[in-house]
This record gives sequence, C-alpha cells and structure tokens, in this order.
Amino acid sequence: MDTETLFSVLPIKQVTGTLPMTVTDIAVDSRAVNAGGVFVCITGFTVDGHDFVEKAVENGARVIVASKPVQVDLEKVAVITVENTARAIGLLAPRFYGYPSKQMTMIGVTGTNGKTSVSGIIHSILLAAEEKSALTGTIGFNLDGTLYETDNTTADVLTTQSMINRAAQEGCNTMTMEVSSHGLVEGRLAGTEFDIAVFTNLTHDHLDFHGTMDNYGHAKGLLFSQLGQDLNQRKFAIINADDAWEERISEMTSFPILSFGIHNDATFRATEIELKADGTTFTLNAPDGEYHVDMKLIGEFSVYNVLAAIAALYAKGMAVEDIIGYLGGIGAVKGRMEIVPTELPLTMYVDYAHSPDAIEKAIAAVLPYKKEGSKLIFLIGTGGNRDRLKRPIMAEKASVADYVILTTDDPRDEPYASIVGELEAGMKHDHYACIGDRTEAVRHAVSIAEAGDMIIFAGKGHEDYQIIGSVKYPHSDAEIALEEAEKKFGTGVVGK
Ligand SMILES: CC(=O)N[C@H]1[C@@H](OP(=O)(O)OP(=O)(O)OC[C@H]2O[C@@H](n3ccc(=O)[nH]c3=O)[C@H](O)[C@@H]2O)O[C@H](CO)[C@@H](O)[C@@H]1O[C@H](C)C(=O)N[C@@H](C)C(=O)N[C@H](CCC(=O)O)C(=O)O
Ligand SMILES: Nc1ncnc2c1ncn2[C@@H]1O[C@H](COP(=O)(O)OP(=O)(O)OP(=O)(O)O)[C@@H](O)[C@H]1O
Repeated sequence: MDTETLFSVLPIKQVTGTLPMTVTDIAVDSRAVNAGGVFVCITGFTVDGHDFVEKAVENGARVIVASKPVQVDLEKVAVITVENTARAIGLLAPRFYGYPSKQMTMIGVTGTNGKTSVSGIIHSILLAAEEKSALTGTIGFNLDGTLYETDNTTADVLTTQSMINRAAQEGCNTMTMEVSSHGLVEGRLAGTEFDIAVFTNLTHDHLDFHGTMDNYGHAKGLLFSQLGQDLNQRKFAIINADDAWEERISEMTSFPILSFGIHNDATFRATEIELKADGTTFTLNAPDGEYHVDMKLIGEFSVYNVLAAIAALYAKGMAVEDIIGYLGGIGAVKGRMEIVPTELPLTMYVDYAHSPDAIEKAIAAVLPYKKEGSKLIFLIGTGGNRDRLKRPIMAEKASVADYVILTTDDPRDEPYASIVGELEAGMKHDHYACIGDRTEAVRHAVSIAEAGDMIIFAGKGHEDYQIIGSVKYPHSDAEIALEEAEKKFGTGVVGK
C-alpha cells in the first residue's frame, strides 16, 4: 500500500528517516513482521512493544510507529512518532484493509452471557439458508463453515480487520462478531462499522477489569454508540427488554430498537413457553404476527438467545417464517448445555457457565427434569488470577444443586486452595467436595453418581485445555467423565 494513503490517517508528531513509497504489511507483534512492513509498538499489560523494535527490524520492518524514542538505523528504517500507538493502530488497521466492514452486514453481539450462543445461532441459520457467513468469537473464526483458532473472544484490532477483510474477500455477506467489554474498552473494534448491535444481558462478571458494574455497563454500551449518527443508514439495536440495563443501553443509540423478551412488552416476545428435557416450544409474537416455535435448545435462557437471534436476522431482512424453519434443525451450541453422548443411565452436560447468572440459568434449565429420588451434581471451578469477587456468588448459585464439586478452571499461578476456598465461602449447604485438581474433581462427580442422576460440568464448555502456570495442558471434562462412567457402569458408552 502507498505510505501517503496509509499514514495520512494518523495525527503524526514527527517523522524521522525517509518513508518508503509503499509498505507491504502492518504488524503489532515483532515476530509477525514481514519484509517491507510497518511495526507498531504497543505498550501492553505484560511487555512493551517498543522493546522489540530490534527484532522487528531484523525481520524486515521498514517503518516503525512509536510513542517513545527507539534506536534504529535511520538510513534503513523510518520512525513515525505519535502520541498513542494503541489509537494509531486503530486508525491504521481499517485503512490498510480498506474498511472491509462496509462491504458486509456486520452484526455485533455483546452482553455478559449468551454472546457465543446468540452469534452461533445466527451463523447456523445463515449457513442453513445457504448464505455465505462468517463468525468470530470465543470458539474461533468460522469462515463459512471452516473454523480457525483465535486467542481472544474479540481479537486485537489488526487481527479483527484482517478477519473481516478475509470474510469480505471470500464473498461472505454477513459477519457476526462476539463483542467483549474488554474489546470495546481497548479499541479492538476501531473502524468496524456495525449494522446491527445486540445486547443480551448484564450481570456480575469481569469486575477485576472494569471495577464497577457502572463501568462494565458503560463498556457494553460502546457497541451501541458505535452504530454512529448517520441515520440515513439502515441500522438496528436489538435489546433485551427484560434486562435492568435495557433503558441505559437504549439511550446509547438513535437507531431503531427491536426489543425482545418474555416478561415485558417487546417487539419479539415469547409466550406460552413449554420447557422440555430435550427441547422447547413457544409462541413468538413478532411484528408481523404469531408463530409457533419448536426447537431443540433447552432452558429459558435459550429462549432469550433465540429471540435475540430472530430479531437480528429479521433486522437483516430475513422473513420470520424462514428463520423459524431453519431454527428447528439447530442443535446445542458447542459446549453450551451440550449432552455428553452415552447410553448409560446418567445424563451429563458440558457447559460454559462461569458467571453467577449463567450458573443459575444452567441449573434452572435441567432441574425440572430431575427424576424423583435422583440428584443433580454440579461441578464448577473458577480461573486463577481473575475476578475473585464473583467466586462465593458462583458457589451460592451452584448450591441449588443437590451436590456441588468446587474445583479450578484454568488456575494459572494461583494455588488451588485459595481458588476453592473462596468458592467454598458461598456454599449454602454442606453436600459438597473441594477438589482442586479438575481431573480428580470430574472423576469424583461420576464416582458419586447413581443411575438416573444428572451431572453438569460447568466452566470449560468447548475448551479442550486447562491452563496451569502458563502452560496449556490438554483437558476434556467429557472424556474423563466417559472413562470414569465406563469403569463404574460398565460398557455401553457411546461417543468415544
Ligand atoms: C488484559 C488484556 O486485555 N490482555 C490482552 C493484551 O495483552 P497484553 O497487553 O498483555 O500484551 P503484551 O503481551 O503485553 O504485548 C504488548 C505488545 O507487545 C508485542 N510483542 C510481544 C512480544 C514479542 O516478542 N514481540 C512483540 O512485539 C505484542 O504483540 C503486543 O502488541 O493484548 C493481547 C493481544 O491483543 C491480548 O491477547 C490479551 O488478552 C489476554 C490473552 C486476555 O486474557 N484478555 C482477557 C482479559 C480478554 O480480553 N477477554 C475478553 C473476553 C471476556 C469475556 O469472557 O467476555 C476477550 O475479548 O477475549
Ligand atoms: N442468555 C443467557 N443468559 C444467562 N445465561 C446464559 C445465556 N446464554 C447462555 N448462558 C449460560 O452462559 C454460558 C455461556 O454462554 P455463552 O458462551 O453463549 O456466553 P458468552 O457471553 O459468549 O460467554 P463468554 O463471554 O464467557 O464467552 C452457557 O454455557 C450457559 O450456561
């Protein structure tokens, strides 16, 4: 790309050395710099990109964008000094890729719980309708059915723009993105023009990062203010009418609002809900009439997720009847109240609940189907070095189960005893066990189960690892549970 076009977007303090006519690439990681590229030095939480300029130059960087003095050979490399490099990359990345989000319908989904589920449902319906669709979020980057790994729920701004660009190049006409509050506050969505913004809910989580619920709610609201003020455009905000933050989130945008809910009046409202062990039916009251919905997803929380997805797809221009038709064929989102396949007399779910509200909702989804005389066993852990305030509240919510196993979920550098001890403080009964080692905890859950019992393994969901120290070890709750169940109940285990 020619440097004049690229850098004209920046408020530059100083240029030293001679800028080349063109550059080949942009990188924020010195290890990813290509010959003739630009390296933007980001000061992170762990290290400072300014310390890796030498490596970037060794890899062929031709231009360095920095906010601090850096040592380079000015005969070979030019340095652009700016006030703030994190903001600079937010301007450079979308310009480098040609503002690709303008080429597609962009749907952003934010909220404490349900982002992966709602965006997954939207994407699955679009694929079923044979539309080319892309999806990014906690599970990865899904490009029209092919999955690529990603590090964050919402990737850094450069990766985000490159993924959007790739989706546009592949001919996708819709891209659905899970938008985290961290991503919004850290500017990872700079230059992403959303057409539809979805708010699922706001409950306690991530207060280690945001400090207060007010800050956390404000961060989520940024997605809605990011819709902009060009009211000529066809854009929509999709907002949960039953959530306490409905009004404040609505205030963040002037675009039309399509609300959804169960209890309060809403544009898309579910009534006559029938929750079953293997699916749900309800009447959908939509702007153009009433529809009967029959789906495989379980739990009241899934009704909310599906309403949000229906509203978003309707905003995109799909007919409600078609959306509902495709919905019938859609199964559980990976790792979200997903049944572990077994023929044994034990029902086991793998779930991703790791916030108090999600735990409450996950338990509520299956509790009505507990057989008389049997028990619900709930295994929950929390991550080390992260939001400690939520731990006792998580255990309090888990106490609704008959037996609770308190364990770890990516303990990182924190000792097992401190994680499990803080969870234990919230327990409301004494039918529980504290087992720091998650593998042992899963085995224990199965070992105390009897025929007819249900077990929810919460927190790991789709993840196939456990982070101990800074090492990612392979880990699968489902595999460990199946192995243990086979030992205990004999053969007949399927899905191995
Ligand atoms: C706290 C936080 O937001 N951390 C994010 C941040 O990491 P960091 O600031 O520590 O980065 P760093 O390691 O200091 O690196 C600084 C710079 O030096 C560069 N570098 C580094 C090493 C080197 O050899 N050369 C080099 O150039 C890096 O590429 C980077 O540009 O920038 C990284 C790159 O974008 C992110 O991957 C990382 O997310 C970490 C993994 C994380 O755990 N984040 C969580 C808090 C998060 O963002 N979570 C939300 C989901 C929340 C939810 O569940 O809803 C998310 O969107 O993922
Ligand atoms: N709408 C909802 N309200 C409350 N809980 C929900 C909702 N949808 C899903 N859950 C619960 O929360 C868990 C996480 O769901 P999901 O992955 O869809 O949310 P998320 O917002 O993407 O979470 P994260 O940001 O942690 O990745 C699920 O496994 C389920 O237990």
